[in-house]
Amino acid sequence: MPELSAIVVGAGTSGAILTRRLVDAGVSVTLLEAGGEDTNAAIHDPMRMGELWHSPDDWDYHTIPQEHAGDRRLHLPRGKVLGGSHALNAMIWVRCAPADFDHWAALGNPGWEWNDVLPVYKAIEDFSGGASDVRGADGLLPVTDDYDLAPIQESIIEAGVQEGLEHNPDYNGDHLDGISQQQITMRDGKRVNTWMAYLKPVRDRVDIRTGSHVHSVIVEQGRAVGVRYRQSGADHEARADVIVLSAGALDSPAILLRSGIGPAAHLASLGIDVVLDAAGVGENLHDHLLSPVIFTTTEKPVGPPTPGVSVTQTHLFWRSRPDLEVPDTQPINFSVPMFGDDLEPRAADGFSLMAGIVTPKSRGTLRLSGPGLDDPVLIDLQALADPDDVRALIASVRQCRSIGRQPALADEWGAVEIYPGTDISDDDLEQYVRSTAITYHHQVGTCRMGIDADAVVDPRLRVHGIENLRVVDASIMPRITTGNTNAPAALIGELGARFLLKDAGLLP
Ligand SMILES: Cc1cc2nc3c(=O)[nH]c(=O)nc-3n(C[C@H](O)[C@H](O)[C@H](O)COP(=O)(O)OP(=O)(O)OC[C@H]3O[C@@H](n4cnc5c(N)ncnc54)[C@H](O)[C@@H]3O)c2cc1C
Repeated sequence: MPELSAIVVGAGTSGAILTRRLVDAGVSVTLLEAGGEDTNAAIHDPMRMGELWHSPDDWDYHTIPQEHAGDRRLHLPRGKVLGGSHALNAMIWVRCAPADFDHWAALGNPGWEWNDVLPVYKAIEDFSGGASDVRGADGLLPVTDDYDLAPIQESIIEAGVQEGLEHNPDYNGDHLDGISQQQITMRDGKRVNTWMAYLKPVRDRVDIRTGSHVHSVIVEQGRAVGVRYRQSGADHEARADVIVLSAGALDSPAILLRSGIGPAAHLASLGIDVVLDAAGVGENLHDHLLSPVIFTTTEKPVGPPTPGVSVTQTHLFWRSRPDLEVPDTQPINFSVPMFGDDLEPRAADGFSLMAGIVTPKSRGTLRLSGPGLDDPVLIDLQALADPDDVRALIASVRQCRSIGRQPALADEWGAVEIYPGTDISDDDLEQYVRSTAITYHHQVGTCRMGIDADAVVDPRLRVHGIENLRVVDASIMPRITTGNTNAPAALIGELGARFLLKDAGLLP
C-alpha cells in the first residue's frame, strides 16, 4: 500500500498525541507549529507558570469587551510553543464526568460514550496511585498526586471538610465531588506535557517545522490538499493526503474561516471567497470562569512560592443545587494572592480560593477582523451573559468565603478576607463577580462535533462537506466537560488518531 502522508497543524495537547499515533502507524507526518522550541525554563518549573503569560510562548489573546462582565477585555493566554497550552497550563489532570461523554454520544456521536472513553483514558495515564478498574498505570503520560502539599493547602482541605465537603482522594475515580489534592502531569518536580511524553522521544521520525504559522487550508474540488503557511517571513505551501487541524479552540476555527469555510455572510463581508458555507464554524465558543476570593493571614505567613511546587495544589467540585446531574462549580486554590489585572493588590502574602463555574450556559463566537494572518481574531465569550452562570458563580464565591471562615484557616492562620472584602455582603455579590470574572483557560466548542446542519465535524472528526480535512482538538467539544479540559483534549488526540487510521485502513 502506498504510504499515507498527513499534515498536522499544531503541536499542542491533542496534536502531539495524534502525531505520535500516526507516526507509529507508518504515516509520513509534517507537523507545522507556529511556536518554537520549549527552551524557556519557566515552562519546566511548575512554580513559574505565571511568568509565561504575555511571554513569546503565549499567543496573548484578548476577548472583545465583555458586556456582561464589566466591559472588560479578558486576557486569554494560549501556548504558542511545542507543547501548546499544555506547556503553559497548571497540569491539573481531570477526566471530567462520565455524563459529559454520554451526553456527547446522545447527541448522535457514536464512539464517545463513557464506556468507550474510559479505556482510552486508562491507556494514556501512568497514575502514581497504580492501576485499577478505573485508572491506568502503563500509559506514556505521568499523572501524580505523590507530592507534598504546602501547609496552607493542607489547611484548605481541612477547612473544606469543616465546611461539610467530602475529602475525595481520587476525583478521577468513581465521582468528582468533594475537595481533593490535584493530580498533575509532572515528574521529579518538572512539567511533563503530551509533546514531551509522546512526540519528543520520536521527533526524528517527524518533519517538524517550528515557527510555521498556518494561514489556511488549500481546497481543490471539495478536497483538502494542503496548507498555506508563513515561516521566517516567507509564504509557503505544503501538500499531503490528509490535513488535520489541531490548532486549538481559538485557532482551528480561524484557519477554517481564512480558508473560506464558515458562515458565508461573515466571509463575504471580509472579501473571502466562500469555499463552503458552514454556519457552525466559530460558533458555540464557551469557557469556564473564575472569580477570586483572597485572604491574607495574621497568625503566620503563607510564605513565598517554592521552586518545583505549583502555586495551586487543591480544588473542589460542588453542586450549587442538589438536583444537578454533575457539579457546576470547581473552585481552585492558590498559595498566593491572585489579584490579576482587575484588583488593586492589598497584601503581599496570602492565599486565594478562586470560585469557579464548570457547566456554563453562555455561548459566544469567534470571528475574523480580516483575511490576513496579522488581522486579529475577534473573540467574544459572552462571559456571564446567562443569568444561571451568574447565580452559580455567586454561589461559588459564597462557599469560598465560608471555607475561609472555618477554624483550619480562620483560627490557625488568622485568615482575613481582603476580596471581595467585608464591605460586600453575601447578598451583594453580582457586581463583584461581573467585575472580577476571568477565564479558567478552557475555551472549547468552536468546531463542534455532531450530525446536525450546523455541526462542523462529524463523530469521526471529519469536517462536514470537505474531504480529507479533520479537526482534532478541544474545539470539537459539543458541550464543555465538567472540569479542566486538558485530559479531554488528550483523549480527543487519541480518538482522533484512531478514527483517522481506521478510516485509512491502517488500524483494524
Ligand atoms: C494558562 C492555562 C492554564 C491551564 N490550566 C489547565 C490545567 O491545569 N488543567 C487542564 O486540564 N487544562 C488547563 N488548561 C487548558 C488546556 O491546557 C487546554 O484545554 C488544552 O491544552 C487544549 O489542547 P489543544 O490541543 O486543543 O490546543 P493547544 O494545546 O492550545 O494546542 C494548539 C497548538 O496549535 C498551535 N497553533 C495555533 N494556531 C496555529 C497556526 N495558525 N499555525 C500553526 N500552529 C498553530 C499553537 O501554537 C499550539 O501549539 C489551561 C490552559 C491555559 C492556557
